[in-house]
Amino acid sequence: MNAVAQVVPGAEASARDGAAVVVHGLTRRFGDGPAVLDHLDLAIAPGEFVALLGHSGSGKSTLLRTLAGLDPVTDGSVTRPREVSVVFQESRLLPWKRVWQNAVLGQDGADRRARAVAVLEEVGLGHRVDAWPLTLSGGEAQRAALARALVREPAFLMLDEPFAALDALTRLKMQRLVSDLWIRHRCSVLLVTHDVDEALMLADRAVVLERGRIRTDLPIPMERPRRHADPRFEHLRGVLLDALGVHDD
Ligand SMILES: Nc1ncnc2c1ncn2[C@@H]1O[C@H](COP(=O)(O)OP(=O)(O)OP(=O)(O)O)[C@@H](O)[C@H]1O
Repeated sequence: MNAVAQVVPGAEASARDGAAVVVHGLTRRFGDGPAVLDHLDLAIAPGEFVALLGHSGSGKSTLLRTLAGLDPVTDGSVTRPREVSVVFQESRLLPWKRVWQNAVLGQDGADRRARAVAVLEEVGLGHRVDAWPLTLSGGEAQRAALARALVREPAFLMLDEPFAALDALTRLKMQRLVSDLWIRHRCSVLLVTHDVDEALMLADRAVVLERGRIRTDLPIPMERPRRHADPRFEHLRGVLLDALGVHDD
């Protein structure tokens, strides 16, 4: 492929179309295999929360890794803000550094600890700043990962199934936390999830990927905080399950 194939971080490029993130004609192949991302177009507005759903192998993680600049593109282009953070399913904390040191990893300045404490308090980990990562529960470790992501004040936050490994109750608490943090920080968010209810609780839009293409792009026009009991929730759940080819009758 000799067409334009690039990831352009930087506010100037992102200003195009008024969107924070613009994906245009994005195609990704591994070797001679089929296109895992197939001429994909997607725009995310500043401060918009987008959930990305799709069956296993539909290309969600590949898209996220490409947006993060961790994977090259085969064809097409991506423009996005310079300041991005990613949270993965596993916390990826360094076990030989304390929680606060993990939170400000790669950052300098005399106020590092103070900044770490502030953001750890924000995610509800103020009592564990000096703990070692291996002593944290799964939920606490993901809180620390969120703190490390937020301390960089990203304009674009990517979350790759961040709560998939947590028990159902902890997951609900973490969803509430992410919702609160997003309302406070108002960065653009792309959340990869298999959980339709999680998408409906959190996102402004749910995008369903199928074989590397967008099959459905569904606005979620519900005010927050959202309730599972809301009749609109039931309706949108049905639409999304249909888009995923899952029928709940
Ligand atoms: N490094 C790689 N080399 C070859 N093929 C790959 C590589 N990474 C991903 N793929 C393939 O690309 C396709 C999409 O993978 P991807 O991980 O993006 O899917 P996904 O939607 O995130 O799946 P899951 O929900 O299971 O995480 C899959 O068929 C996968 O096998």
